[in-house]
Amino acid sequence: MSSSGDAPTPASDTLNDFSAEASQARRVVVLISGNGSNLQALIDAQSYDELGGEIVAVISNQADAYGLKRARDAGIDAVALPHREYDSREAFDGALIKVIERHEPDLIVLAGFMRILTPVFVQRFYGRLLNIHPSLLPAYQGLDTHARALADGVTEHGCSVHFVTEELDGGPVVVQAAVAVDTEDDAASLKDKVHLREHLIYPIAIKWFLEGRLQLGQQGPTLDGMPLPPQGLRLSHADAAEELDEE
Ligand SMILES: Nc1nc2c(c(=O)[nH]1)N[C@@H](CN(C=O)c1ccc(C(=O)N[C@@H](CCC(=O)O)C(=O)O)cc1)CN2
Ligand SMILES: NCC(=O)N[C@@H]1O[C@H](COP(=O)([O-])[O-])[C@@H](O)[C@H]1O
Repeated sequence: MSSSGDAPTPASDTLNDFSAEASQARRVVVLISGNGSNLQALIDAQSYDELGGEIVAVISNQADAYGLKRARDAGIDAVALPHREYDSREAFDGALIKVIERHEPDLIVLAGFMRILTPVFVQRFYGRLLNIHPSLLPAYQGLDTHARALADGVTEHGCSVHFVTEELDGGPVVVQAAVAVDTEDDAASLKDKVHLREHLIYPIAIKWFLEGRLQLGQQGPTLDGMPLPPQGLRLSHADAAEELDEE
């Protein structure tokens, strides 16, 4: 009953509460180490309402990472947490967990984050940790993927979005994009080709997660309830463009 003794509080208050909750943006924390071109792609996707949530903080283990400027320029909380200031990987990860938790994220996104995360960290955020890796996993886990692929003479290379697990670059793959390797390609040109595809597929995978369509269950990742194939979905340029148009 309202305070004046008139009719009960209108249902609209309940409706407003519901709509307010529903419209509360999903919160994303992004971890970087360098340039942040993938971060910029996520910031741009958010500005076009194509990310499915809000980047609430960017954290870098390198204080001079240009990606921190990108975050500040976008009005996003930019935090430098230099790993060299910690005595151990475990101590750094412990500090990183505290900074992340202060922002109460629904999803933590690695975007060129160049530190191997400890089991404690991975378990703390298991199932809501995504990474983008510059190869067609399981090929070329680790570093220097473009040079290694060229040295092997591969004709196809690419990038993979995967859930992060304790196994370095071994987590379940969500989506991949491939590029053709031409005879005149060098590591720089191949890196540029792969970057363009990374900037397209990462926002799509993140939006799938934030909308609740992508989940990591006991049996592996599912999209819209359907199990994903071992190397995730292969998204062509056309597929990715269609996915974005549908939104
Ligand atoms: N536990 C996990 N940690 C991380 C994963 C993962 O899948 N599981 N993905 C990586 C991202 N990554 C490639 O995509 C990657 C990053 C860093 C390294 C690495 O060897 N780092 C060295 C330092 C290298 C440097 O500073 O240049 C290190 O941490 O000692 C390999 C792969 C993120 N973490
Ligand atoms: N193993 C991790 C790794 O190599 N990640 C790669 O670092 C680059 C970061 O670029 P960015 O800082 O411009 O986004 C990206 O190509 C990403 O795939």
